[in-house]
Amino acid sequence: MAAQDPPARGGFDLTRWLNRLIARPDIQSLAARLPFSRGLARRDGAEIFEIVQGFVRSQVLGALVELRVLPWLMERDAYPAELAQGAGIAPERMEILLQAGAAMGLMKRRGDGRFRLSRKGAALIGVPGLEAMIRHHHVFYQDMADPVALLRGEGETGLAQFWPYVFGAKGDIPPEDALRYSDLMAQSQELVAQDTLRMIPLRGVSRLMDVGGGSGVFVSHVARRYPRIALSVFDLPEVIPDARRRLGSAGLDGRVICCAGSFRDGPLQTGADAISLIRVLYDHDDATVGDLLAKVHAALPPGGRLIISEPMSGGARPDPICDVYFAFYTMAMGTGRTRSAARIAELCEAAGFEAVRVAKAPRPFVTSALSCSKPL
Ligand SMILES: CC(C)=CCC/C(C)=C/CC/C(C)=C/C=C/C(C)=C/C=C/C=C(C)/C=C/C=C(C)/C=C/C=C(C)/C=C/CC(C)(C)O
Ligand SMILES: C[S@@+](CC[C@H](N)C(=O)[O-])C[C@H]1O[C@@H](n2cnc3c(N)ncnc32)[C@H](O)[C@@H]1O
Repeated sequence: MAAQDPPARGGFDLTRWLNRLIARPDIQSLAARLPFSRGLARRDGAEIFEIVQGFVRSQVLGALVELRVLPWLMERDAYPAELAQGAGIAPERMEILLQAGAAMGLMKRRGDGRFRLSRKGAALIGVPGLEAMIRHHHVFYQDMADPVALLRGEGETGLAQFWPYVFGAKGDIPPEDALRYSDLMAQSQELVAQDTLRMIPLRGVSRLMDVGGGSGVFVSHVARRYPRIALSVFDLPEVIPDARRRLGSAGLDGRVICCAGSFRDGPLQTGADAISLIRVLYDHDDATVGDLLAKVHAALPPGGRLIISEPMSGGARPDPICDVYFAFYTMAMGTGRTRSAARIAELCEAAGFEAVRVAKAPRPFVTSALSCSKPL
């Protein structure tokens, strides 16, 4: 069933009139010829095609990552035939893949037919966790193969099963899988921690508790930057052993207290004058988020601070990445939701917080952040 035709509306609306004109093929072909409109028409056309081919681009990227083409080109320039041999792919097809990679700006085609890694290709290799993220996209993109079924909430999604740990599943996940999820989360936390601490300085904080702190990557960053802040991580009992292991190998076991528990099951420990929720809220529905914020409020002293960091919707100004990728990612996870800073602020205020300050995010696709405080 498609969406129903809208009922006819009376009255003149200039934008609607223009849109009807632009949607006519004869007007489009005229616009493509006239000097004052052809630049715009071409740009719009190319941008529409970018949207149309998005899935193909990400699959090409998937092949480049799977075949480890970028690390190879980091070592030396190569002819398609050299790369084809080890990959079990015919040289002419490898050339098609490399040509596409060059068209996407990840490598350059040299005059002699060899390919060389570009600046963007080199940067991609260096982004912590990005290759692992790209590899796990086959699960997400399988869910996106029938986007209407996803929107209708029909059937179980792959992502809901991929991240059961996130939702507090107990006992039924092999430890090696749990470690793989924690690893993916920990690697991708590196940039999140950098940007969060750049946006929200922790001046004046004496004890920070990172709730849903995973493997402790965020508190490790805080520990390095703020040697005086006392730290603790609170997460599910299945996650805390990995946090202990990682913090131990970073030499931080004496510095960070690890607390196992569930924020669904009881109150949060008191004692911290600041609590952070990094990429926690967007995994959950409004009811769970409301409960959690109320518990955070109860655990903080008057004047205590709450710091929230995660990719956020642009709200009134839709964000080209967060309102597409993260909005559908969290939808495919099942209970999740990509909220705008305004909506998160509303939920914080409903839980009793005030003085919400939304920071300007340098890279909204990495994270956005806000802080607020419990009234004195
Ligand atoms: C010598 C110097 C200093 C400079 C000279 C040369 C120069 C100008 C170089 C510039 C090149 C350069 C260094 C570029 C750097 C580029 C960077 C840092 C790019 C970063 C890109 C980050 C990306 C694409 C991040 C993607 C993140 C994704 C896809 C995260 C997904 C997270 C998910 C799905 C989380 C899921 C968790 C759950 C379960 C929902 O909670
Ligand atoms: C998306 S991960 C974020 C981890 C970390 N903050 C980061 O950004 O890398 C969400 C975290 O919330 C934790 N979590 C989920 N439900 C929880 C609960 N009921 N109580 C405590 N932690 C929970 C998960 O185990 C996971 O570590």
